[in-house]
Amino acid sequence: MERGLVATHLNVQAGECIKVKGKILPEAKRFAVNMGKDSSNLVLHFNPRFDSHGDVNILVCNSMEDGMWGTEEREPDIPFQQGDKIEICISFGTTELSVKLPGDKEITFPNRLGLENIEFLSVEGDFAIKAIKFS
Ligand SMILES: C=CCO[C@@H]1O[C@H](CO)[C@@H](O[C@@H]2O[C@H](CO)[C@H](O)[C@H](OCc3cn(-c4n[nH]c(N)n4)nn3)[C@H]2O)[C@H](O)[C@H]1NC(C)=O
Repeated sequence: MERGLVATHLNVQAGECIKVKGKILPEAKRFAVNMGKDSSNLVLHFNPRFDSHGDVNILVCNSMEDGMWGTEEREPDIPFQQGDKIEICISFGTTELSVKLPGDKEITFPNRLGLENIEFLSVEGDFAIKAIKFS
């Protein structure tokens, strides 16, 4: 069963955060948190892969502009695993986004689209959402 959430008409401004809390399914292959202007213009595609697209335990981040993927940034050390309950906190900025991960790990990703705010959020794949908080 496809799981997920889509939120539109948001207005997340620079300096504000999006917290995503939930459980990674025990047999998870992948999940993704996407945010941006709409589903074709993503300032961040945050995509942990446990066994997907030939990747094992790799975090893939990317952007999408007018439906075209950008250049992936890959992080080998995912600080969580299948079956974990996690919370990630994405801080939005006009030049970059920072993602606080479990274990005090943090990654950053450039705001390649130059967006001034976030209107769109989606969470999809092998992840059971518990809560979404905007602060
Ligand atoms: C080596 C030559 C080809 O490169 C590969 O090209 C693939 C296609 O673009 C890359 O996979 C895409 O990577 C994107 C980020 O750069 C996205 O993760 C894209 O998946 C989008 C997606 C998947 N799903 C989804 N799958 N399953 C479910 N439930 N939902 N929903 N949206 C993936 O299909 C894949 O990451 C990329 N691999 C490398 C090593 O670069």
